[in-house]
Amino acid sequence: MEVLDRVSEHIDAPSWRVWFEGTRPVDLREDRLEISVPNSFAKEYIEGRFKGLLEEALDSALGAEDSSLIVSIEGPEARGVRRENGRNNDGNGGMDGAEVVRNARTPRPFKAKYTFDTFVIGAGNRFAHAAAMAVAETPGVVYNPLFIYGGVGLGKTHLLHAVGQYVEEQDPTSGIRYVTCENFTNDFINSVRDNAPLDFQRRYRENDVLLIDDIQFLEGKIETQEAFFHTFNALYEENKQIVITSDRHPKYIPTLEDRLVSRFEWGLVTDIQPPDLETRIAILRKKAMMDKLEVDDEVLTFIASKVSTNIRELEGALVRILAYSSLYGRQVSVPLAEEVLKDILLDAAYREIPVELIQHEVCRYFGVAKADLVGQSRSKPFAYPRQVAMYLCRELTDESLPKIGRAFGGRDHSTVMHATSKIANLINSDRDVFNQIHEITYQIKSKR
Ligand SMILES: Nc1ncnc2c1ncn2[C@@H]1O[C@H](COP(=O)(O)OP(=O)(O)OP(=O)(O)O)[C@@H](O)[C@H]1O
Repeated sequence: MEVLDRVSEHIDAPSWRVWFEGTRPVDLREDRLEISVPNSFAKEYIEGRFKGLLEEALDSALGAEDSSLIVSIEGPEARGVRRENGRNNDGNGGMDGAEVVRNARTPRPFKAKYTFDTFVIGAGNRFAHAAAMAVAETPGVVYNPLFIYGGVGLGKTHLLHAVGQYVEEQDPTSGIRYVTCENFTNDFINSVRDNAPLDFQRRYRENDVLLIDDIQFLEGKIETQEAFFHTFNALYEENKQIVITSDRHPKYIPTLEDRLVSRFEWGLVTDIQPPDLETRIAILRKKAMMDKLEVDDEVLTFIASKVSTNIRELEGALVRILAYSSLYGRQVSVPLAEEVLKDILLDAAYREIPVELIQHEVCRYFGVAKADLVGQSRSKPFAYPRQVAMYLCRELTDESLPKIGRAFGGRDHSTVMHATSKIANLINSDRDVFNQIHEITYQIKSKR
């Protein structure tokens, strides 16, 4: 048992469960250990993959140099019950042996650290997290498909991997396929090139859970969209879970066919918003803890206050500071962090967008005078552009609500809040508004 315990430290939990759970020591004589496994698949697999590891562990447990391991079969198969049509009657839950091999051998592309446990929940991602957790617990039952969208580096891939790893933990035999949209496209193109449509279909349709990352790259790929449409239908009809991520709402992926957009909306479409300061600090704390690093809260707060829109950059900033501190043998502190992040901070200052520029571009776009934009008239031709401008000030600058209010003729902060939420809602429901905002933002950014 000690040998098995030692070996378990080197094997990931799901593989361990599949291959070793039914294993037990039978006999130990001199330097020779016999273990029994429930069927021939397990025997072949353990002998092929883990024998060296087991013998090493045995050497060290026995203080021997050349111990040997014998794997025998115990159970119905050993008593002569044959496998019929590939089914094995080994008491292994009726599981198809080939299926076990297929699932356990498929290399999992999941990042071990992208789990639900390491995902920090905040206001911006609470709903997406809860939905992802719900589908992971009962795939194909609650939200199907689950469509998660949001900006760069906000944790979409993390959640997708977390779903995959959770399902796998619960049921290692479950057929889970994770692909990026790019891989899906390449697979499809290769299947056409190799004239092997059935292989492609099998690969994607014989899954219990299909996780597909960055679906926005289907944009403009008519044939791949067609292939995806059929894959989707086949899985959906079988109640297989589909989880999709994208950098934007399906409605705003140009050239995505309407029938796909509407299918995505059959399930749950939910977004991830950039994390607030508290969440950013919590993410840094968690990262420091996971990497067993001690960093003052003051430093974490400093980093979190400077890097706000992308969690990948947030983590990158911490890593950079720590690397610098260890390379130069200097204590991690706020001044050191300032020094290391100088270029990021400069870049941010450079990119800072003044309120006046936003006002100017909004006026130009809607053909209204600045005096009317910041004036008191509440008539629609002025009120709507004003609300758009306020929304953009919230989105593109770090200015506070009262400060934005003041820049718009001394309005109250609650007026700015109302304008911001109204436009944010419209963006999600009205394609014209979305396009307008997109266009104006582009104009503003191109002036920087
Ligand atoms: N809520 C969170 N808690 C902890 N870590 C997070 C969280 N959100 C994101 N991260 C981390 O931030 C990094 C970027 O996340 P991820 O790659 O999932 O983003 P993404 O939204 O898929 O980005 P992209 O649009 O570039 O594909 C990862 O290291 C991830 O673990």
